[in-house]
Amino acid sequence: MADVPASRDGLYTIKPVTGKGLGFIATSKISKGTRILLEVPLFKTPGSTKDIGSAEIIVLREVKSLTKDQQRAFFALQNVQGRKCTPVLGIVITNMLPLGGSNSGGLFLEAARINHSCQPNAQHTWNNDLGHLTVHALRDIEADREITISYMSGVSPGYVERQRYLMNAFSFACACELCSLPLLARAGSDYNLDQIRSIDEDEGAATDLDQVLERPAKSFSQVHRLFELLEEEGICDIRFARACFNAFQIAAVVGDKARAKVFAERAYAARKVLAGDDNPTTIEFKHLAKQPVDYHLYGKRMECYDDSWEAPRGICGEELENWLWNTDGWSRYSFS
Ligand SMILES: C[S@@+](CC[C@H](N)C(=O)[O-])C[C@H]1O[C@@H](n2cnc3c(N)ncnc32)[C@H](O)[C@@H]1O
Repeated sequence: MADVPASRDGLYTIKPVTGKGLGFIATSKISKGTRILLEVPLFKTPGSTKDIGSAEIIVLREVKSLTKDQQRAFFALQNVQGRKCTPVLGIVITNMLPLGGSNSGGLFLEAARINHSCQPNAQHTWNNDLGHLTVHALRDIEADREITISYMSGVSPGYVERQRYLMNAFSFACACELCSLPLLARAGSDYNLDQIRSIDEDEGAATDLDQVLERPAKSFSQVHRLFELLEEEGICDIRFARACFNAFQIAAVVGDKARAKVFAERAYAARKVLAGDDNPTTIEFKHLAKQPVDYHLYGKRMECYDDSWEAPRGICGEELENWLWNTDGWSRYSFS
């Protein structure tokens, strides 16, 4: 196996957190993008949390094959499933983390101690090349602050739906910063999250490839709105990286190299923060930032619209943003 970059020892300690059991606490200031944890699974579990029940025999076999010390550590993990299932399955369901899009999960002794926040300051990602889970800081984390991940990684439901899910699946009422907003602010946030969801998830205009190919300009303006909403909500997790990639994809489809390049660079930077430079998707984005034309859908809607490789020279800040989102030029090709 390739050399695995070490996790940063001493960045956190595991200790009791009021009302949450154990949790991860930063022992010193952790800068945005820092790798906090790199961990191999104790074992992998077939299926997602939803259908793990049917995999009980496999899970039992995995637990039996562990060493005595590993079994001790496994049985010391939290189980909030009560009588809904056997203790072994209860521990797995309470603690397993997803392994990318592979519809399987992993049991990680260390990462299992990280608590949830709906506005997390860290992101967990399965790195298939390394065969390790990584946890990265999404923003600067001050010493003594709790390190949190989202148990609903990549989705944005409103308050009621979040509370219902967390209570059903993990038996706790979330009191994170987002869930503790005053009523009026919470309603505003819920409204934004609902909009984010309709653009970003559920095959919204920005993500549905058929719509992107059919109406790229409309999809592009939807992604623009998505960025505004993500910024308003302070969301910098996987949803931000995905929005950058969606914007790249649309610009690439219409053969707008200059804009595609800027968005690929942003997607790469965002992925690097949350998953590191050795993550397979980050590596792919890094390549696209150099060679946007290598994207398989590049120019699918037409021959090259814009031959320039760079954004207009010397512009930055607001001027750059104005240029980036102004697609008047696309209308020459009757894109809607
Ligand atoms: C994967 S474990 C996390 C580590 C756990 N606190 C422990 O002591 O091992 C998940 C469980 O931690 C608790 N938990 C996680 N996040 C929480 C939060 N934000 N508020 C309260 N409890 C939380 C819940 O009991 C949940 O079922």
